[in-house]
Amino acid sequence: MSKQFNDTILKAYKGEKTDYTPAWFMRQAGRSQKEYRELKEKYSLFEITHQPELCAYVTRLPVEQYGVDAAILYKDIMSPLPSLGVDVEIKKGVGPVIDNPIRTYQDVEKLGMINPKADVPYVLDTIRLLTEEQLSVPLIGFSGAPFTLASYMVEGGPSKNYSKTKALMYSQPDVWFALMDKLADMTIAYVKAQIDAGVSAVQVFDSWVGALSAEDYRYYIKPVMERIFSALQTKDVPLIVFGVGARHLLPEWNDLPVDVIGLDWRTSITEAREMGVTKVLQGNLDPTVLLADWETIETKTKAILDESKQDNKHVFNLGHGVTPDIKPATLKKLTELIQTYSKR
Ligand SMILES: Cc1c2[nH]c(c1CCC(=O)O)Cc1[nH]c(c(CCC(=O)O)c1C)Cc1[nH]c(c(CCC(=O)O)c1C)Cc1[nH]c(c(C)c1CCC(=O)O)C2
Repeated sequence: MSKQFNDTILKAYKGEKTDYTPAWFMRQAGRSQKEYRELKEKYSLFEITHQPELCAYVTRLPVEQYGVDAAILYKDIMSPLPSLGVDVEIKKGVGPVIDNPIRTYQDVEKLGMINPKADVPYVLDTIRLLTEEQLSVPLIGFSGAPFTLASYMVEGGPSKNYSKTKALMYSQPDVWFALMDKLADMTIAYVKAQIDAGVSAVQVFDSWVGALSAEDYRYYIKPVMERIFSALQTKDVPLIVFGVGARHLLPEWNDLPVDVIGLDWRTSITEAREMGVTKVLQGNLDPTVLLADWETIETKTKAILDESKQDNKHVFNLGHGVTPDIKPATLKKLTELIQTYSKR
């Protein structure tokens, strides 16, 4: 490792004092970067992730360009699904598309299980390459959560209101719980392998679970999330849960055995604290703000950092992912602003 290892973000995730508020950005590796777009002319997302050297390069790009405090492994939440026998393709301009959607008990029974060493050795090789040789900041591993993965598996692709998914959940609870259990087993095995290979923190993306009411979350989802996070407890790998439009679920997430809760931009840090959320918070600048003039970006960023000063239990991020129209220069300037303005 060339530079001294910077573990500020891990301290912040554990609620310890840090010299400044660390930052990284969801979807920091991707289409906003020229180098990435050039690579994508030759390779698909899955082709990149199957080549550890190339995948490590894409993962490192935003760290080198923006100076963020963590890398997030380049792959997709759909990446482990082929190991279960699900044909998934990431279609340009659409998102993940699945030709054999899950609709019956037999469909769930047919799903295989992941054996990370045999099925995704390239993911583990990329992690080792990055953490043993290339990175001077922590690497964040991740998985999709059962509801969010199921939303693609049942709908067959992206969806606005998840009606097929929720209809399955309400009308065939035995099929639903069997599917949740399979996806939980997959998540546990897959994340454990990422931890063994060297990731320092893990984010579980439950991006679309805000579509459920708190009552339904408690019945259909919370037990499986409790099982996942309990199984992933280790002494020193912080666990993060994140979802969009999930303010009504914050009290439920606060009960889970996680270290960190990711906030989208709809709920401020102060509001989350007023709701009784005690975990470390991650977030929550609206990514769209990054399309505005610098003065607006600066004002909004400082306002978030001022709010988090009440307890300093905060890691800066966006409220959702970087979109392709956000300029790399803006992300670099934003990172510098966060790190200097929050200096203590
Ligand atoms: C729901 C979800 C997906 N993927 C992911 C989520 C959860 C986070 C969120 O809520 O956004 C997570 C994800 N996807 C990708 C990463 C890489 C790491 C990073 O954050 O930099 C991560 C963490 C790469 C990707 N995954 C995808 C791309 C863009 C397409 C490409 O470059 O081929 C990237 C860089 C494709 C993808 N994958 C997914 C969608 C909806 C899309 C299409 C939408 C889009 O185009 O942005 C599913």
